[in-house]
Amino acid sequence: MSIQSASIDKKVTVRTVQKLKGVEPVTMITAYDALFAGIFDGEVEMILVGDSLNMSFFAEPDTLSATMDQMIYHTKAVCKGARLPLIVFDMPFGSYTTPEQALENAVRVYQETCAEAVKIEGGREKAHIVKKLTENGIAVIAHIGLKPQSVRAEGGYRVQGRSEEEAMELMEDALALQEAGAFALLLEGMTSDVARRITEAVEIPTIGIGAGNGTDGQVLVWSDMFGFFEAFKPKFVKRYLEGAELIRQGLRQYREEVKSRAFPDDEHSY
Ligand SMILES: Nc1nc(=O)c2c([nH]1)NC[C@@H]1CN(c3ccc(C(=O)N[C@@H](CCC(=O)O)C(=O)O)cc3)CN21
Ligand SMILES: CC(C)C(=O)C(=O)O
Ligand SMILES: [Mg+2]
Repeated sequence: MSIQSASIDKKVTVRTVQKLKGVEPVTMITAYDALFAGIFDGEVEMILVGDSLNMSFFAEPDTLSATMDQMIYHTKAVCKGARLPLIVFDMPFGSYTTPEQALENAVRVYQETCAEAVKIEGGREKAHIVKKLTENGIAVIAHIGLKPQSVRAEGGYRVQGRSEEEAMELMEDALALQEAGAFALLLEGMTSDVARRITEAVEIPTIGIGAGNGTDGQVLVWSDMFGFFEAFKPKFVKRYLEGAELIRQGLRQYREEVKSRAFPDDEHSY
């Protein structure tokens, strides 16, 4: 029933991703270290070094405290682990408030890591920043809809595009960002209908999270999709594995074997 697509055996570039629009959906997953990036290598087209790092692995209530230095450190690790996927650097909160600052930080990303694109959150109001980056040879994914870096200003995480007015605003954002040079759009937390309409209206690929089945690709946070992050489970997360439960089972067996002196046995001793 399910199609087991062949592993990816060629380097994925910005162009590869753009050419997949209308051909087949693009898969993207987050990664934050070399170990997991190595496991994901060749299995997905794109890896996002997300600022979700701060929530999933540092137990912060939101992503706002992630810094450029932290994101660069983790991107370097991902670069060591993954060879084939297009690696995208999630620009942290406060790192792209002006075109000049955004360019300075994005140049740092290109000079210090192997990331091939950066992602910034924002609609039309950020189009001038996308333009500045793309004019200077930096590939940009623009992230619209539910923007986690705006959580404090918005007073929470809220699905966007439920009214026709909001839907029109999102469409205008998408078109303005495409015009500014974004090579792809990330559509987060919006109704499936709006995401589908945007996808049909733009020439660049759209990658969705909590945006339904009509986008050109999907992204999920790996610790969510494999059941390691148990603190919250939004509706859009599908668990493909019960990771935390598997780890606990292994740990319990380890503990039992240590307590009973079954481990280490001769096979694991010198
Ligand atoms: N581990 C993790 N997974 C993520 O998907 C993720 C992060 N962290 N950190 C950055 C942002 C924050 N994200 C979030 C966080 C909460 C909701 C949430 O509470 N959603 C509500 C929808 C409420 C509504 O209907 O308006 C839900 O119940 O699904 C959604 C996305 C997505 N991103
Ligand atoms: C949720 C995704 C799109 C993200 O921005 C992140 O992982 O930080
Ligand atoms: Mg993010």
